[in-house]
Amino acid sequence: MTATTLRIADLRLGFRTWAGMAEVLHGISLHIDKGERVALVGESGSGKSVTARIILGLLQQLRSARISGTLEFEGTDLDRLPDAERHRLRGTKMSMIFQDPTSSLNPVYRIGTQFHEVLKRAEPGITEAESRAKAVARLADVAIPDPERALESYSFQLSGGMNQRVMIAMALANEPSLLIADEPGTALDVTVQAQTLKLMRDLVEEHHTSVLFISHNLGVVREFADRVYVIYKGRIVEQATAEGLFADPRHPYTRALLSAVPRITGGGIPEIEDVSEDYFQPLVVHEGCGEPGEARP
Ligand SMILES: Nc1ncnc2c1ncn2[C@@H]1O[C@H](COP(=O)(O)OP(=O)(O)OP(=O)(O)O)[C@@H](O)[C@H]1O
Repeated sequence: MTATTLRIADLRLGFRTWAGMAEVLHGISLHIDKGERVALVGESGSGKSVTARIILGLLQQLRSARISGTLEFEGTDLDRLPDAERHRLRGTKMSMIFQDPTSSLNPVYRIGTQFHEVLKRAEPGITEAESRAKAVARLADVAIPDPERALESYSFQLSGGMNQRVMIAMALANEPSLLIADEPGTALDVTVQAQTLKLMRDLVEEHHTSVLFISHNLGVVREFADRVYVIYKGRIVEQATAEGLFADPRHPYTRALLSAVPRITGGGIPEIEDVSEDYFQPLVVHEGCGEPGEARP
């Protein structure tokens, strides 16, 4: 039997607003097996980032958010974990990479200091010398040419591509079981983004890290993911292997999303102007891609 790293069942989210409840997620179910790279793909505002933030336990703190559903991480119901343990998971067994490294690297601390903080989360007693040695090895893994020098640098002294690699190195430093990658590299130019993604793929493959890959770029998803969930306005509309989805997109929304991919770059932000009633058609599950425990179609 395959081990499941993450299982989400019937996740619902609403925000209390001055105008009443704004429902954002309408019962999302998904799972990621160990070592699997799963993409959640959909246009802007469809609910990808909020899903990631709920997995990390970040949205639960927001008083205006009303969340229900089940979240299981390596067989443990996350809602039953005491806050301190849930907090400990972040940056150790679960970590996240953001699209723009400048939003997560702190400009006022040297990279070495930030690395030390990351490593301390998993190993509170780690000395500066030990963490330095580890950080050098991790930076070498992501092909940073002079790791010692990078550790002495501030993020604004490094290029965008270097910062992205530093962020990948930090996110993987504690060997998490789950990596959430939110549009990694979108802030970079296309070639650097492709290199960064390849590097990330090689590393997660090597360590059997499970990945939730969030993107609106279908070209990138095709390169990176084993399996794909297509999300539209807070609902999963199609789930398939990456190969199956591109060979045989079945849901009207997926088809619209695919045809909106700019032809030249094979990526970019699709914009689907017309909201069609067809996009609200029921979920399409490709053969063998259902949720564990649910009846297969
Ligand atoms: N704190 C909040 N309060 C109210 N509404 C919110 C809040 N955070 C997100 N939303 C709403 O939830 C919906 C989903 O947002 P989310 O950021 O998950 O979209 P996304 O699919 O990640 O889009 P993008 O690709 O642009 O990042 C949006 O309509 C957004 O306006």
